[in-house]
Amino acid sequence: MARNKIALIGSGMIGGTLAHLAALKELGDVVLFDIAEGTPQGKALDIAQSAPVEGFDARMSGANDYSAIEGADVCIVTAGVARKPGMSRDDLLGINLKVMEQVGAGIKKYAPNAFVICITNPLDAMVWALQKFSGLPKNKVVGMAGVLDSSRFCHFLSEEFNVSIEDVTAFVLGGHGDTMVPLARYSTVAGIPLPDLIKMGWTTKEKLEEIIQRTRDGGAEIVKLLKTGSAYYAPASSAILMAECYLKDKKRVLPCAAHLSGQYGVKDMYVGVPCIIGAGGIERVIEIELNKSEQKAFDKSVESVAGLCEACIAIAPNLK
Ligand SMILES: NC(=O)c1ccc[n+]([C@@H]2O[C@H](COP(=O)([O-])OP(=O)(O)OC[C@H]3O[C@@H](n4cnc5c(N)ncnc54)[C@H](O)[C@@H]3O)[C@@H](O)[C@H]2O)c1
Ligand SMILES: O=C(O)C[C@H](O)C(=O)O
Repeated sequence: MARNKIALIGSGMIGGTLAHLAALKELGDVVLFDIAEGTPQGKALDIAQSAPVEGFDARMSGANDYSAIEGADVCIVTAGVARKPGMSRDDLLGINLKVMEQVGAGIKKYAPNAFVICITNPLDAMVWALQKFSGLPKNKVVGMAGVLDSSRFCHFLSEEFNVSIEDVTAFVLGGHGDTMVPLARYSTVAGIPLPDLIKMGWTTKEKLEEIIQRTRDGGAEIVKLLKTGSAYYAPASSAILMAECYLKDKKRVLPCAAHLSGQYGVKDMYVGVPCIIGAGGIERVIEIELNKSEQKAFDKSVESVAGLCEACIAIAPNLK
């Protein structure tokens, strides 16, 4: 059987990390694409030269022409700009929307059968626009954010409880912004929901609130430390997990920005919800029960994503 083909649209900090991870995991042959001449070619060559040491079989190549992504099974999109300290993700909307238009056209022409994972910010609006610009089926275009936000929540929880990361599960839903919704009731240590752990005296309500806020601010905390850009190791790991679930038909349940057509009362928008990812792409959106305060927080988050989609339409009326 021929190897899968993975196209990485954008070869910056996340793009390079994605390429390395995809190669190490032998997910397939990798094509790095970017408008910056030399960057995708240089990263491809560098990673290829690690193959003899790491022992992976994957062809690595770099390109500045969309024809190189022809027939890709998976496209992961990081093209665009990242924020710097003092900026919000939403400040990137105007510039990255134009990038999504170009990327959408490239994917439509050369990789119409691919599973497309968008990472570019502001995530929920960009994946929504990318699906419309590309015209690909809605179940084959998805946004990565929930896996990352949930992973950050898990990390902070494992530190608080001093337990293995393997015993922590967490779910963060909603838009990938300040209004994201970390769900304490659906997050657990060894299957024990967080509210029960408070009752058991393992932590306090106040400490848990602090962790939830740190999760919401997780991206900004790293931007402030790095000063020149945003997080890339954990975002790349998160998107590779999603690609792997598709390519290996794993049917894992992951929080992803998925197209909603009535689920959770939301129509024609992408918002973070639990999904099953398998060979069919987004095979199912899982509608979990939300209590009053969770629903209120989710609705607020959806409202903020809706505002960003409106801002996209104001720039590109053809998105309507
Ligand atoms: N969804 C998430 O959870 C999440 C997490 C981290 C970062 N991000 C976002 O991902 C994006 C990429 O982050 P990064 O750290 O890799 O940034 P980066 O600046 O290192 O890389 C972006 C790359 O895109 C390329 N590019 C710009 N315009 C392009 C175009 N029209 N066509 C093709 N390539 C183009 C640039 O040349 C650059 O190499 C940013 O928008 C960032 O905010 C999202
Ligand atoms: O915070 C950012 O700008 C990047 C990304 O969305 C993140 O959460 O790390």
